[in-house]
Amino acid sequence: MIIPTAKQIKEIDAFTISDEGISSIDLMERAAYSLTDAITSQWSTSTPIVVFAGPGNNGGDALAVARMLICGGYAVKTYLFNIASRISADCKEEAERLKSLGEGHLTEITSTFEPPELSADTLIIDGLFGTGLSRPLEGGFATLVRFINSTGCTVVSIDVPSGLMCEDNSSNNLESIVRASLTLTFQFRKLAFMFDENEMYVGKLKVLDIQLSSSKINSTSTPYEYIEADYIRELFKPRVNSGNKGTFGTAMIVAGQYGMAGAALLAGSACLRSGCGKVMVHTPLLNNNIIQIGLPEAIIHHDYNEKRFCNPISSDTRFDAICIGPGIGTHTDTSRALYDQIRRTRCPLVLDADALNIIARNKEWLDFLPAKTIITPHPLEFQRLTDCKNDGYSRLKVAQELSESHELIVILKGHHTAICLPDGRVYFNSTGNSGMATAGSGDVLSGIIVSLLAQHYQPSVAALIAVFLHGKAGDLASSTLGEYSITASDIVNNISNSFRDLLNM
Ligand SMILES: NC(=O)C1=CN([C@@H]2O[C@H](COP(=O)(O)OP(=O)(O)OC[C@H]3O[C@@H](n4cnc5c(N)ncnc54)[C@H](OP(=O)(O)O)[C@@H]3O)[C@@H](O)[C@H]2O)[C@@H](O)CC1
Ligand SMILES: [K+]
Repeated sequence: MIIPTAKQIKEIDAFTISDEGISSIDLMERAAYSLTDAITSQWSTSTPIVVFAGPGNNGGDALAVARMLICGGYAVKTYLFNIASRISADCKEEAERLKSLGEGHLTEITSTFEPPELSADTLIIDGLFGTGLSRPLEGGFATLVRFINSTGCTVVSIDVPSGLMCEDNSSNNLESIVRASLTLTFQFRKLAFMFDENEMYVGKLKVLDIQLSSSKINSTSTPYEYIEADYIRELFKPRVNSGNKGTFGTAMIVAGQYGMAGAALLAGSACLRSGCGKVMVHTPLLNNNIIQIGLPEAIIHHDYNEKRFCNPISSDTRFDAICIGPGIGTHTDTSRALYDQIRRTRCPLVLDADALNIIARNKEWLDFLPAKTIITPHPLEFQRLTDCKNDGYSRLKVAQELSESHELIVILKGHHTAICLPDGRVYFNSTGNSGMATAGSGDVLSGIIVSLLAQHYQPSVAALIAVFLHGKAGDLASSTLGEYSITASDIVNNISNSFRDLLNM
């Protein structure tokens, strides 16, 4: 599903209204029904409800929900904030409809607001601002948001937590954003929901299908897409029954300085579990026994240095894709070897972990990375690499620029990992959980990617499939072990289930 901008959502909204020949208030009522449905399925009529409605259509939604809840037997107190005496036409109409239920349901605030005493079990419905927020909240609205956040009550935000911009929050006033327990958003995830730091505002997320025009959605052009199983499934090539191990390719993994052999084992075993024909692990001599024992299917390609990657692999060695980085350290000898290895690499390349830390110290190397190289930084590695600002939106913009200017595939790791492609498109992943933020998890991802590259998947496709499968394997691991207890090995152990789940095998 696409992730449109707030402006595009408005256009889709307007098109739906004219295409269906309905009025905007009818669409608002449709949206309010689905909100009410979601609320009543979770909270009973014994829950006291307080609704805060703003001056725009987000407020209109809130007023319609208040009316529907009252009609459903809930005790609801509603406050409409009409400070500038300028409320939208549909918000005004919804206020009239609510008032028509009788006295006392609606309090209109036109100047100062004395916050009510709220019991701990009150459910707050936040309909102050949605996609029409045009600047950070300040003054009375900022105070109101701080009040809402201080109550300790459960908060359901309509469409967007009030105060959160749909895209760029790099200059927002972060103290003036509602911290929702649940956000009920219409039709699309918003770009801001993809950034880890905004999880504390969004809370749990539920997307409500309000049947906006699918033809308009399909013709809306946006670089941002949220990818789910159906999309990924289409990217797979059938596996030929007559294939031999040569057909499925050889992956080379340069990993594990002495003391970090586990990184090589994890990347190597993930690679083996992901379909390539043969896995070679280039690793220092002292890792020999542990890797031979831990990964008997792999072929060891020795580095003649005992402890670290110092000798680039000769161009006579045959392999179809190479991954460099897990646990290799950042020693100057390794740095030199990495330089030579990148310079002589002619096959698809993945750079991860310490390879990225070395490049961060030699940023000019970015200019000679082969086209379509995949890099897999976590936020800190990306910051070291680019000196970008520390918020999700700024980071994404820099990643998109880097991807386009250097023809790289940038996998920005996070809860919703972003895969930035050189043509400007960005895909956000839908799988994964907090348990995967564990040592070695990234090595597993690199192993899956290089395995798919060795099978001759296009780098962009390999990146998309690998990120999805990796997250799914983590989700399957968590379904039996729980998020607290997952290790990277558990992710490897669930790669096969992840394939089977995705491909209905
Ligand atoms: N998408 C869909 O299909 C559907 C969308 N629907 C709903 O519509 C919502 C969008 O409605 P919307 O466009 O009226 O915007 P909304 O968020 O209510 O705010 C606008 C008001 O806020 C004001 N304002 C802005 N910033 C401010 C600030 N910092 N401080 C103070 N004021 C500020 C602004 O005034 P102004 O900027 O002119 O000063 C204006 O008065 C959307 O989120 C969803 O809930 C559904 O009803 C049906 C289907
Ligand atoms: K809201």
